[in-house]
Amino acid sequence: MEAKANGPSVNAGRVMDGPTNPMVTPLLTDLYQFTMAYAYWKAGKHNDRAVFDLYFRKNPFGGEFTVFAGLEECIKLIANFKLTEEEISFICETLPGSCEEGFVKYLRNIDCSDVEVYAISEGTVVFPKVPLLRVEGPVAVVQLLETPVLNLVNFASLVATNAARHRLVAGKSKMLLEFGLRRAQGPDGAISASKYCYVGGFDATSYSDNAYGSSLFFTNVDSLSKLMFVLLVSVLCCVLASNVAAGRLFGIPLRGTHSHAFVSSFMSPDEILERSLHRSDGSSTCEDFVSLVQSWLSKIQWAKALGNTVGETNQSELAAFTSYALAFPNNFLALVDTYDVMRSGVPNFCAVALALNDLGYKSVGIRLDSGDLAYLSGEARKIFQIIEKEFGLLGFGKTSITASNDLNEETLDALNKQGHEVDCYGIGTYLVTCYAQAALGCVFKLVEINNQPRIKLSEDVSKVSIPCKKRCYRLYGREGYSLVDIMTGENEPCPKVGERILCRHPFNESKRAYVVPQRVEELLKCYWPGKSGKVREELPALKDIRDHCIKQLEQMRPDHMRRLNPTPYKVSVSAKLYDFIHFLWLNEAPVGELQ
Ligand SMILES: Nc1ncnc2c1ncn2[C@@H]1O[C@H](COP(=O)(O)OP(=O)(O)OP(=O)(O)O)[C@@H](O)[C@H]1O
Ligand SMILES: O=P(O)(O)OC[C@H]1O[C@H](OP(=O)(O)OP(=O)(O)O)[C@H](O)[C@@H]1O
Ligand SMILES: O=C(O)c1cccnc1
Ligand SMILES: [Mg+2]
Repeated sequence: MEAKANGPSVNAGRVMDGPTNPMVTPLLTDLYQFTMAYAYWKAGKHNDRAVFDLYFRKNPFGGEFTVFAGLEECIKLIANFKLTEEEISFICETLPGSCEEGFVKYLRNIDCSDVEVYAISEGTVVFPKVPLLRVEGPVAVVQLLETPVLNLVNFASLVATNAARHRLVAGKSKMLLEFGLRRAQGPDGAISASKYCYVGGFDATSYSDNAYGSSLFFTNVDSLSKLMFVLLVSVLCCVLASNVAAGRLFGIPLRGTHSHAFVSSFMSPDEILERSLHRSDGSSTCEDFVSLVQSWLSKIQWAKALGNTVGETNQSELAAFTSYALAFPNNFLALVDTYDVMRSGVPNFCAVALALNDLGYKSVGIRLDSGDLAYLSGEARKIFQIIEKEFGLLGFGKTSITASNDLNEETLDALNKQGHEVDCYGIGTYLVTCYAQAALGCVFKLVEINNQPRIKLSEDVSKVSIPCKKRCYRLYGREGYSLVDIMTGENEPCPKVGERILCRHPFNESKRAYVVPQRVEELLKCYWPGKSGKVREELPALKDIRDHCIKQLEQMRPDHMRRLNPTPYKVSVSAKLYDFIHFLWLNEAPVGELQ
């Protein structure tokens, strides 16, 4: 492997870009990694062969599953891991005491060409204690990787899990928009949140496509089947965010509406100077779209079916909606809660939508950003259905309703319980800041050095590390669900389909079960082969990671995924590994003496 400082590295004839964030360099580590590297070097230990496991101890958000994310960025860091002369000078100035020239030479030559990384595929549903990454290599180098890889995995996995949890509550058919850029923890927090919410099953990061396609108001059979197709596609592909930079960087589909400022910036329809609008088929031009909207508003106000409930609406809001429709006749969506949702926003939206329909355009829908979202969405839906009937607009009853405003898992759950008519949720603060839990808590622990297994003991059993270079498998049962994850020693035989294997809780003697797997999946794959000559797994495209994640979530047994008191998923070790852990434990723990 040839790696260049601050440039793309070449591995197996392929160039690999560096991490997305240029701040991710070998210096993005804790000082103690460099002081340890120096001390390892002084002790002549720097090239000892070490194996570290990266894992977490507890699933986040009170749940029983986690989505693993951040692997691609880790591999990009590792592929490009090389210190520049400036960085080396800075380290030497920073280290306490003097820095010997030999260490400077050593730093100049380090890279990850002798590091091997085995990892679970990004987007996989994972569980406590099972290594997500196993990093093997010269101890000093791998030690330097500890902090950046933890940084790259912790938030990525936390926010992907948060997104997956929101998706599970919202249901498959809803469109989920990530609106968090303004509230995220800085630019990297925002970009990472957009990327990993997409992985966890979020749709766009703002709107450019109409959820109901462009044939909504046609009535012939051909158009109906087209409508069915578009509806199907919109359900299956409702994948979206509002963060433009994330859209550009990762190809995440972007969607968006407009803000209250846009609505309140208008004073009256007289402000609209350019009033003409071509028909959607270009066949003719309506010279005064503003008047067309006004005439539709009058018809709505006089409509008996609406029980003459629509009085005077806010004209500045109507001006804003009309202007937005003139700018985006194919993507008209209105924020309807600036003045009064039912007395003004919804009737104004309908007037503009009916005028657009006259010219062959189909409107997208409305956004509600305050008030009782269950009640208001239901009331708005009734109006859309009445308008569909009254004015013969096939499909108008299904006009999309987006809801936003401090949404989180609990509010989505409450809306489901009450019944609502929301098609799409825009979620920001609670999603991207992971408000319900600040960090995942992945750790990076030494499990073997120079082929000698190592263990970290703790008063708290859950914090005792599982020693040895391990292999990890997921065992599937008869119903197709995964039953248990099992870790074995590196050289133990792999569990076999149809063959009974004893799975033991790593620390609780009485917890054990026989499993006859119907399918065995090896979890750790080689993503960075170092000098081993092994074949490197390709890094999949983000869309493939997302698809993998969604499939994984769908395949989980529902009781592991429920919000209230979910069943813990079993994570186990082989009988041989169990015995070895406890042998090593007894060996390393000093025997106390009572006085
Ligand atoms: N039907 C509902 N059930 C449960 N929670 C809801 C429902 N409708 C809205 N919410 C939530 O209730 C909260 C209402 O927020 P808040 O009290 O700030 O009022 P608001 O609607 O934003 O009004 P305003 O804009 O006038 O301040 C939001 O978090 C929103 O997501
Ligand atoms: O509520 P969140 O989940 O964070 O989603 C994003 C919010 O950001 C926007 O408004 P903003 O909060 O900036 O202003 P507002 O509260 O006055 O609408 C938008 O209208 C949402 O309400
Ligand atoms: O597009 C939107 O409606 C949007 C985007 C970000 C935050 N709030 C709303
Ligand atoms: Mg707000």
